[in-house]
Amino acid sequence: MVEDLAVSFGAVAALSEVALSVEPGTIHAVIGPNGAGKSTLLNVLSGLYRPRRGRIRFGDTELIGLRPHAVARLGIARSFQNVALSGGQTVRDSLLLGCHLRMSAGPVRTGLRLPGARREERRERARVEVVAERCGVTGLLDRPVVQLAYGDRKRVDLARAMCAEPRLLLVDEPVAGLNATETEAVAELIRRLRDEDGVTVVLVEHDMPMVMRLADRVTVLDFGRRIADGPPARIQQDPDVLRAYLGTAP
Ligand SMILES: Nc1ncnc2c1ncn2[C@@H]1O[C@H](COP(=O)(O)OP(=O)(O)OP(=O)(O)O)[C@@H](O)[C@H]1O
Repeated sequence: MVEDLAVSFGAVAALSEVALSVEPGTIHAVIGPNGAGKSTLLNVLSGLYRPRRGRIRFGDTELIGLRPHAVARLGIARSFQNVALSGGQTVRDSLLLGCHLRMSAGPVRTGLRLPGARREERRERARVEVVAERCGVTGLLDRPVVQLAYGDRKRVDLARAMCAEPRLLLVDEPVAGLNATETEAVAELIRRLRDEDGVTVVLVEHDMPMVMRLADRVTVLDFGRRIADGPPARIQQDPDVLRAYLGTAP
């Protein structure tokens, strides 16, 4: 799916010759030490950064050159490392915004409140209820986002991404800062998205036990290069990976 990707910021090569193939319907983790290029990879996949070289195929579509909204319309959604849910709105507003990413009625139709747009809005409101239930945030729907605990915000952000009905979900550090119980709840949710909704997940995460339990396949980056790729059991034994994490000299 991703071939020979290269991204640089001035003299910093954030990604070089990175390749990975994500099987549909799997959880594919991307791990690596700080600054390895994981978030950069997600930013390229979601159309925020345009790489210097490389190819990214999603089905039959080349993603490079597409703007983020065009990528979203193809069925690729992402959740964020630093939850950027805006202040005064309620959880329900935030989730409705997530639905809008795939909305077919344009602002004119919605503004004029034509029948098609009203139907669409009813459909979106129903979808918000279903996703909220699935993500365990139904009780939070009418709360302002600013009042939420950090762990709840993470789940709401995941729910917001799911409202767009993605085929591919890009998840950036979903359990950073969560306690063990909250981590298990998020892990279980991601597992169900794969198993019950057939969503393909690319997961960037530092929590190794979670990654090893959850992922079908793991790609390891270090200094912007791919140093290993394979099933979790093999990755855990890989000498290059151990070196990268332990920081010992080769
Ligand atoms: N917008 C940017 N401008 C300049 N340099 C950047 C930018 N984004 C990332 N970098 C640099 O690119 C490299 C890869 O960063 P990236 O954030 O992708 O790493 P990461 O693996 O996600 O790290 P972390 O685990 O700490 O989130 C780093 O050297 C970083 O400083």
